[in-house]
This record gives sequence, C-alpha cells and structure tokens, in this order.
Amino acid sequence: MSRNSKAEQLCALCKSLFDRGYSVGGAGNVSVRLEEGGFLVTPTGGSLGRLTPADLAEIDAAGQPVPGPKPSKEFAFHLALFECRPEAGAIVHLHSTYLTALSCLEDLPTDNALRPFTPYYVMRAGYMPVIPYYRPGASEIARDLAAAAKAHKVNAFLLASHGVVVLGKDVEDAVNNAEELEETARLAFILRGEKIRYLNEAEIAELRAMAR
Ligand SMILES: O=C(CO)COP(=O)(O)O
Ligand SMILES: [Zn+2]
Repeated sequence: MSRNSKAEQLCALCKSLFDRGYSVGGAGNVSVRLEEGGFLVTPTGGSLGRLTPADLAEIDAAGQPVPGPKPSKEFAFHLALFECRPEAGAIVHLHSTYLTALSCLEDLPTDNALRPFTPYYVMRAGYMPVIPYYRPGASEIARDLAAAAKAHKVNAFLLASHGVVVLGKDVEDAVNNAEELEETARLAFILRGEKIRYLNEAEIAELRAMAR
C-alpha cells in the first residue's frame, strides 16, 4: 500500500476509534510502517478524532523524526517494537476504558493480565504481559516493551496504570486486535465474581496453532 493510502487509512481508523470512545481527549497514539522504510506516527497532544494525513509525523528509516508535525511522545516505544517485531506493520496504543481499568488493578500477574476464556482473545492477542508503570513518554517503556516483545511472541502488552499497546500486520489488523482486547477486558469485568469456565490448555494450544 502506498504512503498516501496508509496515511488516509490511519486517519480514518483513528477517527473510527475516537468516534466509538476507544480514545478520548489527546490519549493514545497509532503508527504504521512504510514500505519504503520509516514510519508514520500520530502527532503528540492531538485528538485521534480529527487527524488529516498532513497532521501525521514521519520518522525516517534511521529512527529520526522528519521535520514537520512533532511525533507522539511514545514514538520511541513504537520504534522499539517495530525493530524487534519485523512482522508488525502497525501499532495502536490506547487508554480504552476496560483495558485501562484492568491495568490499574494491584498485583496483576506480569506474564499475563487476562486468563483466556474466549477464543478470539487467544487468536488475536495470544496473551497479555504487563509492563510496570512509568510516566507517559518514559524511555523505560520502550526498553521494557522491547524485552517483553522478544520474550513473548504476543500482540498485546498492558502498561500498568496507563493503557494497552497492540501490534498488528497492518493498521486494520492492529485496530481489530485492540477492539477484541477491549471487549475481552469488558467481559472480564462483567464476569467478575461469576464462576468462569476458562479455556483449558488443549483448547488454548489449538487456538494458538490456528493463529499462526
Ligand atoms: O497516550 C499518550 C501518552 O501515553 C498520548 O501521548 P501523545 O499525544 O504524545 O501521543
Ligand atoms: Zn498513553
């Protein structure tokens, strides 16, 4: 897909996320890998609901911002993930309500924030390791995400007390993964206190094989 089509698609899907309440205020950022090298990233501080291609920031293949709109303060973690996960074509970071609520729970298991109880969570995310809390924009987020992305071949990471980071083959895939995860977190809260039938190891293994 050309740079212009990717820019148009990124803006359209950011608006779609904003319109449905997955992002509010200036929260969240989205990036896409360009075929010619480099990346487009949403600008810092702006709403995801009102972006045009001219508002997008560009990072060159060497990881340096191209003169123009200032990239998200989280672009370092987007780059770190693109570097260690060459199959990822896009990254979505959201403060969506239920995933962020989940990220605020004390004593989350660091290897996986959500034990699987539906198949699409396993197929789209795998599971969801937790990165400790750091202030937004801190370089430690990039460091810890890179380490986690090397150790766990999954598409989603929960940033403690902050939000979620989701990978996908392209922007559409990353957005679909993020939507599925938010819905899974919502279900987890709806089911709190209920006796949940979790998927068993054989069921999870079958789903992981399908997702490959
Ligand atoms: O979600 C955010 C920080 O974690 C938003 O920051 P940016 O506006 O710089 O992308
Ligand atoms: Zn954030």
